Amino acid sequence: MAPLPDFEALRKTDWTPFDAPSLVGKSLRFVSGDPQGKRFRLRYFRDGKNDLVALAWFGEETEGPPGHAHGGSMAAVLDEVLGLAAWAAGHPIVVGNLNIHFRKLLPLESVAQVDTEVVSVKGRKVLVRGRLTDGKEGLYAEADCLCIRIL
Ligand SMILES: CCCCCCCCCCCC(=O)SCCNC(=O)CCNC(=O)[C@H](O)C(C)(C)COP(=O)(O)OP(=O)(O)OC[C@H]1O[C@@H](n2cnc3c(N)ncnc32)[C@H](O)[C@@H]1OP(=O)(O)O
Repeated sequence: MAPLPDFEALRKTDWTPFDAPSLVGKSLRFVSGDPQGKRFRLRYFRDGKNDLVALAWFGEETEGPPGHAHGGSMAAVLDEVLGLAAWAAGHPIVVGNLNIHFRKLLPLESVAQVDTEVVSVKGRKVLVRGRLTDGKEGLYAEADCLCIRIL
């Protein structure tokens, strides 16, 4: 088995830890619920602009194409992180539409970074944009997430 992710080494100096369960409860079990999971391991932060950012480790059980993450696993991560970004910005929502462009194969057992930005709020509709990268120039996927306020 490959080395486990060293999230602290990847964390940028201006990021502060973000406690998702304290905001939305403990229901987010599918993606981020198991810190020692064999599929996903996630850590949430706020970046220097106060936007939500996540470090997401894709374990070997997320495999789709040989040696690489299944598109559905990337979609699951983007669904949770971008939805949570809306909550973190003060909008209680569920995701209505998630549109993803897969740009590059994501190697298993690696940690990817998800950057988020709330780009518009129109009535109940909150549009969140996200990028799943290697933390540098490598872009694995980018997504627009239309969130709908439920409260
Ligand atoms: C709870 C704790 C969580 C705590 C967890 C928090 C972390 C979140 C992370 C997890 C994210 C998820 O996976 S959430 C789970 C996946 N999502 C779901 O299962 C959602 C299922 N869908 C629904 O429940 C519903 O369709 C809603 C709530 C999205 C919308 O229904 P509604 O409330 O009746 O609202 P409705 O009148 O239809 O729409 C309101 C406005 O939004 C637009 N709109 C609605 N849906 C869409 C759509 N898919 N695509 C485009 N536009 C849409 C409409 O055109 C309208 O625009 P206008 O006419 O006003 O212009």
